[in-house]
Amino acid sequence: MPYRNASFKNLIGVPLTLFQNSKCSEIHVMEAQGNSFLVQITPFKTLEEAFSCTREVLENFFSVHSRYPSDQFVQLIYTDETHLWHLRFWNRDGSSAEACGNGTRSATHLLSRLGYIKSEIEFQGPVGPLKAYVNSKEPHTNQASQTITVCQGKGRLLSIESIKKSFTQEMWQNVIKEGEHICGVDLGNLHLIIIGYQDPVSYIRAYDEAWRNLRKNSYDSAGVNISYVRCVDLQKKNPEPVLIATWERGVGPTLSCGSASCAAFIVLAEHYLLDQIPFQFPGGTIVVRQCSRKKYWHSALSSYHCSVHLHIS
Ligand SMILES: N[C@@H](CCC[C@H](N)C(=O)O)C(=O)O
Repeated sequence: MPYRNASFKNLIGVPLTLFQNSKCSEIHVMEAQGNSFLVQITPFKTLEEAFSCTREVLENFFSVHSRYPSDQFVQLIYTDETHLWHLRFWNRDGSSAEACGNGTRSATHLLSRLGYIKSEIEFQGPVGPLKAYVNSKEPHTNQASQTITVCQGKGRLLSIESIKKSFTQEMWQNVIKEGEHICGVDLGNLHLIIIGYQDPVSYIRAYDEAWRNLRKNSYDSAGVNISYVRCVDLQKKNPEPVLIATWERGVGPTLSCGSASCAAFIVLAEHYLLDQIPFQFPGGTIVVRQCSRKKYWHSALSSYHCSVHLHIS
C-alpha cells in the first residue's frame, strides 16, 4: 500500500462480531451534504480475491448500518496486483451502483485523512477511472472536514424513449406532469431530470408516496435516479443556487446526490452557456462545472464522523 501515517483521534471502538471471513477491521462513517456512507478499506493481493465480496459480507455491512444508518456502503479496495485503488458502491437496499459522486468524495477525504494519498487520486470505479483531489493546500491528515472535487467522468444525454423503457406506463404517469421539461442522462448510473416550477422537495416526497403505493415499499425502482430541478433564469448575472431534490435508486428520497447534480448540469447546459452551477439540495450545496468535453467536476465538503472497530475472530 502507499505511505500511511494515520492516527485516529476520534476512533471509537464498537465491539461487533462482523466480517468474520473478511480482512477488514474498521468501517468509517462519513458524511457529505446529508448523505451518510459506511466506507471500508480492504487490502487484497489479487483483484479476483478482492471482488469475491459475497452477499454475506454485505449482510454484515447492513448490521453496521442498523447502528449507523447510511445511504451507501463504499468499498475501497487496494490490490498489490494492480497498485491501484478500486471503488465499489452499494445502495441501502443492497443493489450495486455504477456511480456515486458523494461517496467518491467521502472516499477521497478518508484516504487523505488517513495519509494514504497526498492530494490527488485516480480511482478505478465500477465503470471507469474517477479522478479526485483535495482542494485545501493545508496538510490533509486527520482533517475532520475537507472540500473535495471529483471528476464524475463522461455524461451522455439519453432520449426520452430510451429512459421511458425503464418505467411501466403507470409509473411514468406518476413521474411526468404537464409543462415540465424532462431528460435522461447516463453517467454510468441513470438519471431522469425533471425541470419545472414545483418545490423540488415536495415533488420528491409526493413521488415517493406514489412509488411506494405502486411498488409495495420497495426501492428497487426502475433502475433510475429521479431529480426535480426548480426552473430559474440562469442567464441572470449572479443566478441563485439551483434548487434540486433527488429520489435515489436503491435508497429513496435522499438529502443530496453528487451524480444527480452533474446530470442536472448536463441538461441545463443544453439550454444555457454555463460556467458553473451551485446546486442547493436539502442536505447542502454541490458546485458543478464542466472540465473538458463531456466531463464534469463537482465540489463540496466531506466530513469524517467516526470509525467502527470490528472484532475479527
Ligand atoms: N448518492 C449517490 C448516487 C448513488 C447511486 C444511486 N443510488 C444509483 O444506484 O445509481 C451520488 O452521490 O451520486
